[in-house]
Amino acid sequence: MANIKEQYETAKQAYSKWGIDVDSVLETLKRVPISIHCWQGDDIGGFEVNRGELSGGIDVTGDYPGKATTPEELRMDLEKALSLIPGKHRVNLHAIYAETNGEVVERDELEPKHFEKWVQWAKENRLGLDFNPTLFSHEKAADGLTLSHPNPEIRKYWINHCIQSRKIGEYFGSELGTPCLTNIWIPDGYKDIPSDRLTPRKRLKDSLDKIFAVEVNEDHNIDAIESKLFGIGSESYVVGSHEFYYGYALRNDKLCLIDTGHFHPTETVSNKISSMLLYSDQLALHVSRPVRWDSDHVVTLDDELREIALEIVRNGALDHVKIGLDFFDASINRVAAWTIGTRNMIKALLYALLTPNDYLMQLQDEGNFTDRLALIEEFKTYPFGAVWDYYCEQMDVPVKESWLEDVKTYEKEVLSKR
Ligand SMILES: C[C@H](O)[C@H](O)[C@@H](O)C(=O)CO
Ligand SMILES: [Mn+2]
Repeated sequence: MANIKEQYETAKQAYSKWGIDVDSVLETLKRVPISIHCWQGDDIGGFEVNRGELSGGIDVTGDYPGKATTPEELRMDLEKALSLIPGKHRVNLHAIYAETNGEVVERDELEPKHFEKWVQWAKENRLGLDFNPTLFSHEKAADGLTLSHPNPEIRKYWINHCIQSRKIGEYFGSELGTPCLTNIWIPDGYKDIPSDRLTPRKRLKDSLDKIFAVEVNEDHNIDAIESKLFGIGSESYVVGSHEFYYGYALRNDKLCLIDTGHFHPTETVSNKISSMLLYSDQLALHVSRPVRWDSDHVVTLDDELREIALEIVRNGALDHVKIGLDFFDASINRVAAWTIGTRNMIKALLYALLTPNDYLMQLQDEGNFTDRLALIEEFKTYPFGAVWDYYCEQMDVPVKESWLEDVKTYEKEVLSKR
């Protein structure tokens, strides 16, 4: 489309006045993988033979028709979404997405072979895979406690599940030639005021020590731990708090995974990235959109998303922050949800790359806060959209909202027939 190219050329000139080389910005953007969570496609159901109800203090609301009910459907839906998203990305799996040929396989007995089809599919689609043990939606997590459980047998079960998960991560990494991020999130906590905060944390620390004592090849598997402030049913106390995991990660050389929905409503993750990167070389994100609580709404291009992207870009941290997504909305078309949220994450990174960050930093050091504010605001209406459209065209994905037609056709021809 000539128009898109013309508008791109005009935009390039506007940005080049500020020393921004838009062509090289797009080269940089192409190389940033986003880890797309598979669980948006089936409302975190998974494919276990003895599937449990969703638990762990998280909730998916809505009953939009057409959710994936088999691994084949989920992969097909992911392929559709990926065809609408510019760039080469990763897919993030949970243990409940194992394929066990109709057999009940306990989570502590899961093995790489149960994920062979996912690996085959990832190879065919040139995707990296990330992984998560699933410590919820299970009878052994029915009271909301897992790795910090007072019962050593229950702790042992979940410890073994996490060890097996790291081996599955190692398998993903070695097969696909790109390390797998294996992230542990547990729901453990209490609804009401605890009478002892320390003992469950001691038990969690001990469980993590046992999990990480088993060696896996770090070239293939990278361990992360995800904190949380509260969940449904754990409003008063969560064992794996931010302080707990931050301390553990620093001392044990693990990655902290920061979920944007896991903090107080006015507490921003964008303000944590620079501090955390002073002390760790790498950190990981679950980008989500909390609306009043950890509601996991689809990510929009809001101020906080742009600020997160700015923090990553202006601090030269694109290779230090592993960007993953974590939202689940069952009230809209699920393929559209993936597409909207992932395109927004990429748009935010593009926006940040098209910002004269060095100059704005210089203005701050000079105490020139007038120019700083004026330029930050003016750049919001620079022709960023023209660059985005050109990028989509170059990457062979639909430009502007035209992807919505693809999703509607897919809904009519595929999803509505489920
Ligand atoms: C399904 C995910 O693992 C889960 O959402 C977790 O990452 C989380 O954020 C829990 O609130
Ligand atoms: Mn998360």
